[in-house]
Amino acid sequence: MAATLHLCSGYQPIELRRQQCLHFTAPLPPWQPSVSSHCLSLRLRCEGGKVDVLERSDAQSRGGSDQIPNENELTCVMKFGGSSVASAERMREVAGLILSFPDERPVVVLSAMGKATNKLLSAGEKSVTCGVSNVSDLEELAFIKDLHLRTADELGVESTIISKHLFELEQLLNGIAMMKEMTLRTKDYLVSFGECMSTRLFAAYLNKIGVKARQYDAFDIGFITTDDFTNADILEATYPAVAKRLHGDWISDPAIPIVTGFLGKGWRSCAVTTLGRGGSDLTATTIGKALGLREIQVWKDVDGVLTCDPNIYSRAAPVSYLTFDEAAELAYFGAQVLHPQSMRPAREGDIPVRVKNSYNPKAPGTLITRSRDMSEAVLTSIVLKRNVTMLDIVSTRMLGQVGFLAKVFAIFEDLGISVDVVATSEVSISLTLDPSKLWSRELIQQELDHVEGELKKIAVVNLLQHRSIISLIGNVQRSSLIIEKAFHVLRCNGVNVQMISQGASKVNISLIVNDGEAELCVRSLHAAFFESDLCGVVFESKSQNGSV
Ligand SMILES: Nc1ncnc2c1ncn2[C@@H]1O[C@H](COP(=O)(O)OP(=O)(O)O)[C@@H](O)[C@H]1O
Ligand SMILES: N[C@@H](CC(=O)OP(=O)(O)O)C(=O)O
Repeated sequence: MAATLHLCSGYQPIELRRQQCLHFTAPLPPWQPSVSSHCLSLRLRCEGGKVDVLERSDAQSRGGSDQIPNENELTCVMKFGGSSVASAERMREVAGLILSFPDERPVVVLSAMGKATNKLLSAGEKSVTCGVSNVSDLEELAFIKDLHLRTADELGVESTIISKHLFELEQLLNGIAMMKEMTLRTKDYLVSFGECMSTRLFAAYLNKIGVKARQYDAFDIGFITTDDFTNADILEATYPAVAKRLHGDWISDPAIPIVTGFLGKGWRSCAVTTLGRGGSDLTATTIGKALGLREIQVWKDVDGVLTCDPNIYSRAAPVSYLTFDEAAELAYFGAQVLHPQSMRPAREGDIPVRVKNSYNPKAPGTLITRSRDMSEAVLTSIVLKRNVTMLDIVSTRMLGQVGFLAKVFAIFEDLGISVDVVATSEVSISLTLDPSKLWSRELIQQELDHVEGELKKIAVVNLLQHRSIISLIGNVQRSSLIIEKAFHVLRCNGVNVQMISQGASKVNISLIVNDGEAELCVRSLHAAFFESDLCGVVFESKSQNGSV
């Protein structure tokens, strides 16, 4: 009697006959995350509709004594951000860097060159109003053309590999000018030209220097997403599809895969989507999990994740180790260095992420893993999220009102607005709204008025704009010490904290302050926690920031 094996989404059910030997060449991680095998052989006996495993062998498993190294497998992901591939010279250096790891067989993920994404967006915005006849004169279009054609020339590769894209880009801008509008869907298609061209140039260059490489557009190899243009989520079906394609091609004809970061394909619309700004990090971790690779490397222009944003405070220093939870919290609360969702696939696949500096490869960088030694850890990093809206909501019915919190959150759910930080008492709630979710929806003021209107039906509402969240990422087992020190520093600087939340997170304490005093707070906190004695630096706040 035969039996049917149902695996997971992405795999066809398998009909089993008696004593059949099964040989999977598809990767396992999506449905067996603890094993990074690429190839599993099972000898199964099928009797009376019941299936027994007689024999099992893994071609490659991660860690432990059962490891059977496979010389031919892909080993890691190497993702290079826009700053790492900003010019022909940088691309040459990145190629050299990849080749300096002869034991690695990487999947390479690239972002658009330098500031190409910003230029494309700006070209689109100008096209809405400039009129069709002026599109070809747009300075941003000239910049994009010049950057990519010059790079092709300097790398010594045929410019014909990108000429179709440059032609289509101009056509698209003409279309936007004609329609006098740019939808979110159009925006995603527009920015996709950046990654499509950088990867083509880089793959061509590797091939030119005798390193076999193959270019892939993520939307063609199984990156299936929601249809939330400009901020799409990756769907589960992506993992088996991407693994099948990359692994299959690698086995049949090995060539370094060069994949576009940031891009996907909407599952309903079949149109190009993007994963939110900085989304190439997420592309990298998704590939890492899909293929069950040994490591995911994200190469940036800083020596790893730093103790705070170096643009706010130049004495920021690299953090050697982080857990996935710390890194996720850090990214979610605004550290530009990592995409907010990028830790999820790495954590699910338990694949270490290394943040490295492509301008300074010798620097050790930051290693992000499931756990780390926290015995000495107090504060790890300080993160700032600006321009946050805060709401104070007080129940009109006062004490003992059953279901007040539920009603408040139902309003946010109905309006599709996500909440960041929350502090509650029985009759009141203070919360902050995620600015990125609001910004991407453009109707910001009308939406806020609507939220206020709905909440006023059940509560007294005070809407406070221009606030910042300062997140103290660290060992919350030492929360008393962190809070004591932080409040001492802030009091020394005359800053009044408007809300504090330790929340369910075990790694983050959030403080809400005015936007105008936030940078001062970060610098003072950094000085106190990472540099000198308590309150060692009290910045001259009052004269510089009228808000204090
Ligand atoms: N805590 C932080 N650690 C490191 N970099 C940070 C941090 N906060 C902000 N940054 C900024 O993030 C930048 C790196 O992120 P990003 O520009 O997205 O890199 P890439 O484009 O190379 O992927 C750094 O140049 C730095 O200015
Ligand atoms: N090019 C996209 C995607 C990306 O991830 O870029 P970067 O790796 O340079 O942050 C952006 O600018 O958002």
